[in-house]
Amino acid sequence: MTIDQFNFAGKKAFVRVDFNVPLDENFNITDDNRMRAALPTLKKILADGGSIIIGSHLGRPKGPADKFSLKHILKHLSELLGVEVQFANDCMGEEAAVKAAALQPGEVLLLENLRFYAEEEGKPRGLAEDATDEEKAAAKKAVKESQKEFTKKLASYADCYVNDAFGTAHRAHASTALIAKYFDKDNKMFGYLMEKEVKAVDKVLNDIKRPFTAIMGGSKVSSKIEIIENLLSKVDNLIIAGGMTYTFTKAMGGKIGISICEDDKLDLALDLVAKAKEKGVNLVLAVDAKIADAFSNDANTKFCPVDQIPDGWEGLDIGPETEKIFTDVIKNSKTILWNGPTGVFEFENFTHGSRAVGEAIVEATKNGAFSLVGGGDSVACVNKFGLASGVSYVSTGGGALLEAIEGKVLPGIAAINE
Ligand SMILES: Nc1ncnc2c1ncn2[C@@H]1O[C@H](COP(=O)(O)OP(=O)(O)OP(=O)(O)O)[C@@H](O)[C@H]1O
Ligand SMILES: O=C(O)[C@H](O)COP(=O)(O)O
Repeated sequence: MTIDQFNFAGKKAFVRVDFNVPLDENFNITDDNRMRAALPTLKKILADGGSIIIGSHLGRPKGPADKFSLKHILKHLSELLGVEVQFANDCMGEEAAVKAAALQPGEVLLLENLRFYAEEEGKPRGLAEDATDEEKAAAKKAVKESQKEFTKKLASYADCYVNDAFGTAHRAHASTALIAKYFDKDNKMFGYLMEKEVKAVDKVLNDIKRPFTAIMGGSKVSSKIEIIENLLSKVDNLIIAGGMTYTFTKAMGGKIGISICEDDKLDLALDLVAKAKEKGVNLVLAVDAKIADAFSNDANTKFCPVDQIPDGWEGLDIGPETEKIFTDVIKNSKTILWNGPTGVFEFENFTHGSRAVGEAIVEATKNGAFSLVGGGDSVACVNKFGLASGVSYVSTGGGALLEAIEGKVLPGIAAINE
């Protein structure tokens, strides 16, 4: 069933979206891309004469917490949709059920953060640090049991289920995967965003024009090891940027001062260098860095070779030589995947590298390359630099996009297809 074939007139749809958007300290949304991206699906349902129960998570709460409340996005959602969206303070309980049951065609109900319940993720919470293996197993069993009730309850609010949460499709959670089995095959479907994202990934995986270059940046090697390893069998060039750089530099014997580094991943970094060589992949590493004497926008700065960073200094962006090397590779590519900034782009004085990478991607795209940008911070970069329209596809997925590119079957997608 595709969303275009379905007529929502008189139906209540449970729509799982990924409204896990960044908020500032005053709870203002700093990037509403994920909300805008879900609008076509929500508007189609309303235009058909259906009503909507929206489910989402926000952040990684370990229980109810004001900081993670979806009430912070309610006003903006109403503005975007042009409809006064109702809110249920608890995604379970009487209020949610009553409000869902009373929904009239054209009305929308936003449920409170699904992750306020451990059942959404299906992982036990609040276990004592010294819990025994038996206690852990019992807690896991208990949450899996109550997860069934939780999922059934969510499903009971609606006649049909629409999954438009591509950003969360790599999580096998109650509302992203398990819930699908409570709807028959004619009443569950992907939303427009999900369809678009899957097409973009397919284009990269099945229609690779070469050279294929991936730019992997961000802060930690540990969060991207698997994808880096898997990408080695797909790409021609793999650019390592951002904070990850220094784990590689240190592993190869360089001096990195106080730059961010994962000391327990040094062997792994060397292993990746060897694997790239074995597979004939051009692993492109930084040669110089913009260094600072403090983790601050106002720190003193200078450029230096990436392996000769003085004590007390840290690399917060790539240097000009590296920028030239990276952008030359990018401009000569025909398929480009960008995940993770080249530096601490949140500080104005360290945005240069990320901007240059973004601009090179736009130039390559103008010359016929297919470019895909994903990951919260890389998307924030292209938006910040006004480059989004020059990129072939800007994904709402971070981890989900990477797992899809790795060729993994995402639980949120499998659940509908099964
Ligand atoms: N040299 C550096 N030192 C410290 N932090 C860095 C450095 N370079 C980049 N970063 C930080 O890395 C963070 C981005 O990393 P991250 O891996 O989260 O990227 P992403 O694009 O959001 O991808 P994803 O959403 O998949 O995690 C930014 O907050 C940035 O400041
Ligand atoms: O931001 C994301 O990548 C998604 O919303 C998933 O969030 P999670 O990594 O906390 O599951």
